[in-house]
Amino acid sequence: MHHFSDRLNAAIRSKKTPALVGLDPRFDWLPEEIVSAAEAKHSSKAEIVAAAFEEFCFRMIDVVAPLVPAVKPQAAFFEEWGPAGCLALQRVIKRAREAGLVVICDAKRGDIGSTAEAYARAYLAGADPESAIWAADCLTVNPYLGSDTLQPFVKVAVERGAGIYVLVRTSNPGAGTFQDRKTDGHTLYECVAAVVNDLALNTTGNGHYGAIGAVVGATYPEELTQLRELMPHTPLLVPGYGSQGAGAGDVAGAFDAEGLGAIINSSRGINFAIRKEPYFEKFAPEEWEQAVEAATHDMIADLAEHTPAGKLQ
Ligand SMILES: O=c1ccn([C@@H]2O[C@H](COP(=O)(O)O)[C@@H](O)[C@H]2O)c(=O)[nH]1
Repeated sequence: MHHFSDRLNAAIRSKKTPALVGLDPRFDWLPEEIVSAAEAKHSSKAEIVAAAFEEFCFRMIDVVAPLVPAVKPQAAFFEEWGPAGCLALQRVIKRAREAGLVVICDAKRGDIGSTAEAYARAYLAGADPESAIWAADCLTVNPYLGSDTLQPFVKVAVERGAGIYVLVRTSNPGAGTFQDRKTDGHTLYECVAAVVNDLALNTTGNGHYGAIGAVVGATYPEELTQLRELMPHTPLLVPGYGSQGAGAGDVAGAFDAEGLGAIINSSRGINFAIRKEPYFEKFAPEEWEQAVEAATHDMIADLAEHTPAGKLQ
């Protein structure tokens, strides 16, 4: 099974949840034992941070791999630390795939067509992990340069059994600044959604969903429900649950009647569960992995109880 959405949906069905764990390591919040071990082995700050990120993400992967279908490493946190960080990102992606997880690299790439193809070849490995340096199953893509610049990503994704998620309606407070601008009665995000759904329709595999997906924020539940209807063949990646304030009720409209069609991301809320209640009270700092496990179970249960994803259980 090489098609991206077919693989993702098989993973969602097998884990019985659309919960997606973001891997967003932040040095100041890492467990003390991981930081000291990295400091004992390396001398430069970049190497210390990269080693600590790698260890932290490996251990996150060990905890969440039996529970969720996919992880989403955030490239920015790794890139900040230069070559050492980029190497750590590569190793984290590899480790997650080896653990059987679908890996979505959140790097929000986009450029003129010929350059976009280089980005696509760098990140999209899809079914063959040897075919790209950062060998992810899927990449987030910025459509601002126009629909022609999505084509190289689509081409490489289809060739390699990979996928992309195009930014359509983002979760940040200022998302509407450009995305809500209207031309001929349609908002910019609706125009992008129409292009993305055409691409999805043209790249369906054995199932209903295409290899081309959309990022739609949980923090705008009305738009999320609207976009599920406007983009029936488009798998959705939904950030904003947890730390950005959205709850399960806000993402209920992202799903189809079978409980498929969307994956719901939480990054800080899972990675650093130990820093907040109720996990801070329940677990000692060194039991951070137990806090991660408990927070992941709680998210899965919350989505099962309050959204159509409960049908997967
Ligand atoms: O619209 C968007 C697009 C991407 N993101 C990314 O998702 C995670 C969210 O992290 P939390 O800690 O769960 O808030 C992060 O990597 C963002 O860059 C998004 O939030 N919104």
